[in-house]
Amino acid sequence: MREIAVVDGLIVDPAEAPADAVRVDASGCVLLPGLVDLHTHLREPGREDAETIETGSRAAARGGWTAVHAMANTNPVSDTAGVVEQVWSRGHEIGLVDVFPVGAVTVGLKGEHLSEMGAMAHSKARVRAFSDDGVCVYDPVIMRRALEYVKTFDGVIIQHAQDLRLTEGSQMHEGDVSAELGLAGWPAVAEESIVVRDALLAGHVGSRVHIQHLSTAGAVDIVRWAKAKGYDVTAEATPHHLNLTHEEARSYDPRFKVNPPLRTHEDVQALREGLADGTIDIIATDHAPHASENKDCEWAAASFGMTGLETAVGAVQAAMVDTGLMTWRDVARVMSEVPARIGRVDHLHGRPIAVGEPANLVLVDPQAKHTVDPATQASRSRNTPFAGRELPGRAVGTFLRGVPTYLDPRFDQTFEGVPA
Ligand SMILES: NC(=O)N[C@@H](CC(=O)O)C(=O)O
Ligand SMILES: [Zn+2]
Ligand SMILES: [Zn+2]
Repeated sequence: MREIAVVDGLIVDPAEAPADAVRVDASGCVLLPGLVDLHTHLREPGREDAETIETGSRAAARGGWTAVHAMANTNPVSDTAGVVEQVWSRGHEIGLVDVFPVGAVTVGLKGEHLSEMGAMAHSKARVRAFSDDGVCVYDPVIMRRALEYVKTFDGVIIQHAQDLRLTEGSQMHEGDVSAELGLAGWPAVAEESIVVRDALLAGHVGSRVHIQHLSTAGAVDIVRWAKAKGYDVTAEATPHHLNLTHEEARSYDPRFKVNPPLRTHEDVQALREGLADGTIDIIATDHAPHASENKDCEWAAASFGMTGLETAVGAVQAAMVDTGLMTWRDVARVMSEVPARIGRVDHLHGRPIAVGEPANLVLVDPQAKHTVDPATQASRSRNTPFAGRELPGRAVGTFLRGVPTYLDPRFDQTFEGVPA
């Protein structure tokens, strides 16, 4: 039981709270620093039918996030200062979550020419994280040059590790289930070979690389080895890869089609262990909304990707907290503090809950067991893999610089008449 007070967006000593302060009784809840997603797809500009910066911001606030890094695979691609500034400004205008645009590594995500990373870094969007996510930066010379370039302004290259040749036409994890279902396989080695190459390149250049959506036991081993070597490699796991396996593909339901694919039970175990022992640094959602026309179709024709912002807390609780592998304190580290540090937004987010710090906070109710219903979500897309499943808890109140951006109806009385 603990009390904190917030005045003008900052955490203050409760003794200094004004007498008429709004009081929130959050008994039974856990207070965490506002969550920071290093991997979100907001789809604006270009696919506003799937998500917009506004609907994605609302989904983020509902999920407990106060900051998201918006991936560059939009149309136009976020590969210039102009586009990243537009995304940043729109996020700021909506004001529900801080939107930090990720810049593309290569022009148009084509993998051929480096984008103007310096111009994006020095724009008002202050970009530090660069990724061609959706596709792998495949050419090792381009990757090397990108690592050298971002070093000059303390940036990070975020890699979608997928060997393009080994995964041509791939539909799901290559294993016994793909063989049975007759779907083309995406082998673990296609991920692992790129992870090891980029760890070596980061070590060689002395720069930072971050590996997205780690999905195989072998990739966890490689990251563990790279860290022991002293290479500046960080990695993320998604809530879906921590909970689901390739067995889901038996339903032929495209909601389970994702890149990289859901893998085996052993891989899920290795990801959980890797996260618990610090090999995997953070959890990132890879929230990938898709319009129904791209998901309500046969498996082979469907797009890769699943939504995640609104289910992350419950899914992480199920995989990591309720299993005894992590405490809520650890969750604050992997979902807020470290992602903020990797994205170099740790002067604003992922701060300690202490006097003088910005009040970016989330209340989590670990007893708020609920069945996931996509129809009640804020995201414009419905492609959650957890639909119809029970999750043990969720975010019930999110505060961005002291302002509530999402509040569970249980707090309606509390905040009555208070402008949000
Ligand atoms: N994860 C996915 O399956 N899809 C992502 C791209 C990506 O993260 O690689 C998307 O943009 O839809
Ligand atoms: Zn990706
Ligand atoms: Zn992604």
